[in-house]
Amino acid sequence: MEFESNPDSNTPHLLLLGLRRSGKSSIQKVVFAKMPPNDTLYLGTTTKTDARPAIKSFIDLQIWDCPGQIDYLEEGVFDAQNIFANAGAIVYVIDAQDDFTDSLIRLQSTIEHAYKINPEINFEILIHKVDGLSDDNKQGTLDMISQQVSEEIAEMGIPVEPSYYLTSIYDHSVFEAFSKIIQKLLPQLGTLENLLTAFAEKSGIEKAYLFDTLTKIYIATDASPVDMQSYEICSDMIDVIIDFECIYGKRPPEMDEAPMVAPMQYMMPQDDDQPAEDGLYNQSVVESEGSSLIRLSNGMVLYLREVNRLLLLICLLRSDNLEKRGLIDYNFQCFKKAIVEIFEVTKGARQAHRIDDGMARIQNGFTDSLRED
Ligand SMILES: Nc1nc2c(ncn2[C@@H]2O[C@H](COP(=O)(O)OP(=O)(O)OP(=O)(O)O)[C@@H](O)[C@H]2O)c(=O)[nH]1
Repeated sequence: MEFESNPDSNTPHLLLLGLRRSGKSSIQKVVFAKMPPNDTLYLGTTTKTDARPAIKSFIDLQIWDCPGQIDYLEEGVFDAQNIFANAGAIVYVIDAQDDFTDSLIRLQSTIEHAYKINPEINFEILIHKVDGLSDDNKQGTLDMISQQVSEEIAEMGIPVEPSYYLTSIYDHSVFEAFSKIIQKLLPQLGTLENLLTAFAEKSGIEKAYLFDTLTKIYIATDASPVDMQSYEICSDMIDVIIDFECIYGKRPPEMDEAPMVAPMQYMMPQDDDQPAEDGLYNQSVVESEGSSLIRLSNGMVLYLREVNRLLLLICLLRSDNLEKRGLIDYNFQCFKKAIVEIFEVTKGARQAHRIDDGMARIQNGFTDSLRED
């Protein structure tokens, strides 16, 4: 198999598979290379597998975009043994706007083949391009596909349980799907979730997301339920901050201690009758140590803290709870320390019990009150 870029088949990877024009390259480019969705209209057919890093920060993972025109199950075309053996997941893309009969046949043989080589592999099925479907039709298509795939798997007699996602490159759905897909491959996920839950509980935070800055994929969140709206608004905040940095540039290091007040603000409309623009006014504060605050008109606040240049913590909290800012910042420092420890320990020793021991210690360090002195 020929590669366009520099793959390392020993590195864990995600395989993007599916028929021609199903949207594989578009997904790879929009999620991992920041391509505007409309530009994917001009993408040509992929002829060589394109392997690029998913997230450069700390997850050693590559996304391999495989050409839809080749039969990768045919002997001699694709080094299936090697490629499936090291793949963490197969992300199979089905074009929901097209007849998917052939795609499901290909999916069935892919599952059978890949499972024989690597029973640990995750099967993630993207029912893609759903922007062209009505809400009823979306659910109907998902039910139809999942039922058919389950029946085929039952006939094969293998214990595979694929996950299904309704996706489109024109909204947040594809980012949310990849967040969940990548989280399943993170050995540190449980530890990160516990840490975020403890941090949020002690600091009076409603919802906390740990984002990869480059891709807007969230690596982990606290235990409270994820609703699409909170995810979307937190992820939009990253765009606001990046746009802001692009317009005003980064501050010189000597300015690090000085808070910078930017002529920019973002507000949610108060009620449905009011046009969104009426609710917009400017007041966003970018502060020292990479932090930022946006007040929403519904009494909530978005609070962003930079863990490092590649990881962001974004919290949604009631504005009253912002009074405990010192407490939040103290707990954030504990959180930041823990993150460094998690990834250093995993990189080095790769021993889960060492992470858990360390995390228990750090979680005990979070506080829900600060002494006056
Ligand atoms: N409406 C809609 N169109 C999409 C979406 N994703 C991709 N497309 C379009 O689908 C077409 C094919 O996309 P590609 O990404 O080239 O498909 P591919 O699977 O990589 O195709 P091959 O390289 O031939 O295997 C392009 O015109 C994209 O703009 C989506 O979410 N919604």
